Amino acid sequence: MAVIEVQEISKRYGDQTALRRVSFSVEEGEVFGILGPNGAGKTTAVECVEGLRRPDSGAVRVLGSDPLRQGSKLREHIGVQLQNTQLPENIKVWEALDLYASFYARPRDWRELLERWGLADKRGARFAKLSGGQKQRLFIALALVGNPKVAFLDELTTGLDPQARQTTWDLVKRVRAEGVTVILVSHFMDEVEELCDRAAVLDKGAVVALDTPQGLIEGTDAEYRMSFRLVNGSAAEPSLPLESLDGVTSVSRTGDLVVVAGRGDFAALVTAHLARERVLVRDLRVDKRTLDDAFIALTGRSSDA
Ligand SMILES: Nc1ncnc2c1ncn2[C@@H]1O[C@H](COP(=O)(O)OP(=O)(O)OP(=O)(O)O)[C@@H](O)[C@H]1O
Repeated sequence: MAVIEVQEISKRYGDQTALRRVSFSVEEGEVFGILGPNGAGKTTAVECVEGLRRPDSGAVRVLGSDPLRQGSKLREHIGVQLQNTQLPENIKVWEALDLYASFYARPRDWRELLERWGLADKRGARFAKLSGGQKQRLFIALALVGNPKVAFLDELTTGLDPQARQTTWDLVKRVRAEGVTVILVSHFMDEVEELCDRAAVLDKGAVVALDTPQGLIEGTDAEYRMSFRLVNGSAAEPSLPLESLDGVTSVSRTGDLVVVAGRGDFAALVTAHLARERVLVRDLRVDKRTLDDAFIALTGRSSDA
């Protein structure tokens, strides 16, 4: 069942077009990523889904309701991750959870959330005294305290060290395992690969791709690289220049090291060619294609730009 349906929404701010006929739907229990470079329209799209902004045209349904007209009913089933500035510095961890729980008719037991999110010993600590990772876990706990069907998580692990990121990812996987549908806005391609079932890539206000992370990687003709070293004494140079093989875009040689870049199945063609020509190589490496490469191919920009 589609929990969120977005049909051809468009939005302009003055003469600035933020969204151009954006469509996507999110199935129950999915972790759905929204990616895109700065200014691509991610926040605007998510705010339209949350009922905080009115699209100029198009339609949004969340759990079968219109988030603008039936917002108060919907808010009972939606959890939104706050940003750093949105909690008073002096509020204690338990007070924040207790306060947010009071907004909902059927909240979760926040004591259990404290345990689960590793914040039990910080129960009486003031917000300002928490580490970055603890603050982030509190924000996610606050997004879940109302027992929502849909949770919106935004820039989940910005500023966290690798260990705190991993902890946060593990917790999000547990949230998914409970069947909560998650919308995840992210700049981090590794995070999207790790957590999302599917993701929409926005660029200049339009959806330029929508697929599983693996499908996005395979579906874009991103450039990748392979490298190998020529073994001394072997027929050092293949008779056919590698540049002329299908998909190869560049070949560079430094001493015995050869680096070949290309698209599609070029690596298989290069390997087959070397074997045919009996060129002995060692340290053969084909770089894994990543979502980062796909993102650059789709948007022309790096995801951390
Ligand atoms: N209130 C506003 N008034 C005018 N223009 C706006 C407003 N909000 C957003 N925009 C513009 O609309 C476009 C989309 O912005 P949006 O914040 O949705 O993008 P984003 O993908 O979330 O960007 P970021 O990753 O930088 O947060 C941008 O060009 C932005 O400058």
